[in-house]
Amino acid sequence: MSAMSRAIRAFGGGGASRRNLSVAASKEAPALAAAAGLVAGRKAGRRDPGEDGSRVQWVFLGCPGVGKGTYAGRLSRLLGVPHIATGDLVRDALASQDPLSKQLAEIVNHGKLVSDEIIINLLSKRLEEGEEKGELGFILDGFPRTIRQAEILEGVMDIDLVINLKLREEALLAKCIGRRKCSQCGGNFNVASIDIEGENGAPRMYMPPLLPPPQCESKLITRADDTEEVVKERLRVYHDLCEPVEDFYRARGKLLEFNLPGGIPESWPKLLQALNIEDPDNKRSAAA
Ligand SMILES: Nc1ncnc2c1ncn2[C@@H]1O[C@H](COP(=O)(O)OP(=O)(O)O)[C@@H](O)[C@H]1O
Repeated sequence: MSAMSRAIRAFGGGGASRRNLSVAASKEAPALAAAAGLVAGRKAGRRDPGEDGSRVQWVFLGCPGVGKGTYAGRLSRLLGVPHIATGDLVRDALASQDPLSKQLAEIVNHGKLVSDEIIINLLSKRLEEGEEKGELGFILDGFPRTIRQAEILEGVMDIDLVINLKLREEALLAKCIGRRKCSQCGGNFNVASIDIEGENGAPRMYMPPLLPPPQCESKLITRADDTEEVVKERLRVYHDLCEPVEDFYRARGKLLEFNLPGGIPESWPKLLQALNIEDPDNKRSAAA
C-alpha cells in the first residue's frame, strides 16, 4: 500500500485530526515527502521558480476545457518539473487490463468524479515512480478536485502556489468538444474557432483553432467524455465539487486567479508575467 493511501486511511479512519495526519504523513510518507523534495510538515514560503525551477510544487485548477493541460504542460517544460495530470492517470488506468478499468469507464464517461481513494492511489503511485527516477517538484493538473482531496494533500505536502485558470463560460463547452489528439504522435489540437463578441465592457475574445499538421489529420481521436452531454455534466460537477477547492486555497492565501484573455499567443506571455517568470521568447529576441 502506498504512503498516500495510508494517509487517507488515517484521515478517513475517524478521529484522526489534521495535525495527526500531518504527523502520520511525515512519519509514514517518506517517499511522498522525498518526491516532493521537502521534509513533510515543514511550512516553506512560496518558492519562486528562479534559477532552480525544479522545486516548485504547484497546482492548476480550472473548469474542463479551460486549458489546464496546455499551460501546465508548457510550464512543466519551461521549469523542468513533471506535469502530473490525474486525468491522464485515469485514462492510462482505463486503457489498461486492470479489472478496475470497466468500473472507471462507467464513471468517467458519465462525467462523474472517480472516488478520492482511487485517485489518490493513482497519484501516489505516480509520485513514487517519480521519486525513484529522482524527480523534484511537480505541477499538478486536475488534483485536488474535492475538499477532501485538498485536505489530504495539504496534510502531506507543501503546495506553494495554486493557479486558478478562468475563461468565459461560453468558450468552455466549445473548447472541450473541439479537442482532438493524434493517436500516433500524441499531439493535442483543437478544431473549435471561438469568437465571442465583447459585451458589458468585456473585450471581444478570439481563439483560433489549433489545427493538426497534414500527417496527423487522419489519426485524430476525440476523448469519449468530450461529448456535449458529458461536458455539461463535468461543468456541473466542477461548479458543485471543485469550486469549493478554490475557496479552500483562497483562504490560505495560495490562490492566484488568472483570467485567460484569449488563445495561447495572448495568454502565455501574460501568464508568465503573472508568475514572475522571464519569457524565454522575449529573452531570445532581446539576445538576437
Ligand atoms: N482529482 C480527481 N478526482 C476525481 N476524479 C478525477 C480527478 N482527476 C481526474 N478525474 C477523472 O478523470 C476525468 C478526466 O479528467 P481531466 O482530464 O482532468 O478532465 P477535465 O477536462 O474535465 O478537467 C474526470 O472527469 C474524472 O472522472
